[in-house]
Amino acid sequence: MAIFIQSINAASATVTPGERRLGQRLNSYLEDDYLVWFNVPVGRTRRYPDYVVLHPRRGLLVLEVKDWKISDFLKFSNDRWEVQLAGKRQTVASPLEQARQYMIEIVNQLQVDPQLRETEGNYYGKLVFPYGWGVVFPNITRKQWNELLSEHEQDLILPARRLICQDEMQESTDPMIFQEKLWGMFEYDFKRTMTLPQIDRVRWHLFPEVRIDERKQAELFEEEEIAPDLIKVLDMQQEQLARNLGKGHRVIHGVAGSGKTLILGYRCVQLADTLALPVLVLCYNVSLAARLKHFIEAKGLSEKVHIRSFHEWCGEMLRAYQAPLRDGDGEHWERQVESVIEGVEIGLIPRAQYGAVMIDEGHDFEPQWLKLVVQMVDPATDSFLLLYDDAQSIYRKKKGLGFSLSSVGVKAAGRTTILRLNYRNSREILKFAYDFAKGSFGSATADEDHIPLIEPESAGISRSKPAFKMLSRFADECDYAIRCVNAWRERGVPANEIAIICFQEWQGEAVSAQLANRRIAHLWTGAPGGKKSYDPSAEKITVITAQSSKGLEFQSVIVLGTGVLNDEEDVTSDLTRLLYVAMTRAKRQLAVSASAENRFTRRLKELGEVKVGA
Ligand SMILES: Nc1ncnc2c1ncn2[C@@H]1O[C@H](COP(=O)(O)OP(=O)(O)OP(=O)(O)O)[C@@H](O)[C@H]1O
Repeated sequence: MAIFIQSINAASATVTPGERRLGQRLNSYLEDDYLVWFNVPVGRTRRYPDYVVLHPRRGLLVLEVKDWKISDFLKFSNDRWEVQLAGKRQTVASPLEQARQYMIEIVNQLQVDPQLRETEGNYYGKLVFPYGWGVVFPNITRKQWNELLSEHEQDLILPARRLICQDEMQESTDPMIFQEKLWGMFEYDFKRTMTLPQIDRVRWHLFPEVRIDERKQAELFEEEEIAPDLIKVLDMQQEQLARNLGKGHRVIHGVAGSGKTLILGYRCVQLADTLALPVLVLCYNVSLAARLKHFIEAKGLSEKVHIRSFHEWCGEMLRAYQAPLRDGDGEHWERQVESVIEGVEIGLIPRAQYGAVMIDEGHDFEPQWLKLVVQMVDPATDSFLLLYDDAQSIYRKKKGLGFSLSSVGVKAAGRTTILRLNYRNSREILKFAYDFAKGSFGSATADEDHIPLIEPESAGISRSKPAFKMLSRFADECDYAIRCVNAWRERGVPANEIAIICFQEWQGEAVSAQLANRRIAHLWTGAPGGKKSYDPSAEKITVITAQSSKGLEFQSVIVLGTGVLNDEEDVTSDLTRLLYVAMTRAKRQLAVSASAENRFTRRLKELGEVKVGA
């Protein structure tokens, strides 16, 4: 079964019956190494071929589908045809010419890339894989077409080998015959197979939206003329998720660093373009909300996409609708949440305010919060996306979500995707963090609402092993952190790519004071307003608590103060997960330190590269 990058159902508003029928055949008659895009803008000029098919051995094919009937044709010339459409005589571009033009554009763009063109021999400068184009008439039989035009006329207007007719794409058609029809549309057969990097490069050129810029995700959608030697693109599963923007609820359960936030960013951009009502993105963590806000601001989408921490949004709802704050002994933020829930129940705060609602780091949400925000989606779109990773749930006592998604109104059944590949961390960092924490992950029951905790698979490159350093006092840990920072800076790591992660406020204050003494520019997010002012591009070292570091990432990270963590039985599992979160923020270098011993440091010592001396 071919891999459809964009589900035809997701595009149901625009898809014609003939396009749908062809989609069904491509889906079932092609093997699973075929990739198929339907009605996706291609290349620099962003034109929309009906289908683009890519196969590692066969090459690249563009198909143009026309739902015309035989009686619709009036007159032909090479590139302009006269047809009767909706009762009107119209001159249209020949569909074959249309498909050919798309392909010429694609080839011109791909040939610029030295890694996609021949470097020697007769085909010097040409693409390293074959390509073709053709037309599909799902409502015209071959017999009808042959009766309309002689063989000679067909050769001039639309050669037989470039056309698939109704009777050649039936459910009963032999799949091999259907495939042969497609292969007949190619110019050449190269008897070679495209490599995975070549396929990724083709996707990089054709679909700029799948590009990932490691330095600056905000530039994700910018066009570039010259492809760098090493490119990064969304993987197929991520691209499928990102493109399927259809109605309904979706749940993405992804391991740390599997691109959940990346997909969310992509969806925001797409949805902002298509929805009349604003998009709401919620997360628990204020610093993550600040990171996402920068991304959305850089896209100029702040009006259409509202990024808020959950509690910030609750406060906003109460103010906007002048709903009263509940009295009581609870914390202010707890009473705010209860007041919003009550306000919605009594109709003071309207439901369905947003065209889409997306929740990042959903594992930190209480069931009643989810129940509340699900109601905020416009039923006409019903577009709700929940992203979560149980392994990172640090605010709740229970392992796993601890409640069923259906009980809070999230329709997850059959709509949950699991992302297992971790792209963020080096292999060594991921192994270190996972080996440290796996005993605490436990397992949830697997059913349509509960997905068992999953072991991440590494897609990262190999780097040095994380270091563990035991020191005698916390002040020495601060000195060690500053030595790491200086060493990383000397090796060219930008200040905004370095974080010092601690667990308690006093630790953050202490290390922040040391950095200030040495005039090292930094942001201590625990200072008043610090979390909100987090800017991933500001040239400052980030000092942050592990709790606030969720959803963020840095090239080099030092985790301080692990020795003071409470290691009593009932909190061990929560704190292990917290340490897992802190350690998986590091992309390339990770150092962990302690100045007192506990069960965590004993384990870290076993796993890490132990550094001795001051
Ligand atoms: N297909 C990919 N190829 C290369 N890099 C990728 C790919 N997908 C994601 N990444 C990179 O992996 C890193 C992690 O992505 P992201 O922050 O979206 O993950 P996440 O699932 O939200 O993580 P967490 O839950 O741990 O915060 C980012 O630097 C992102 O650019």
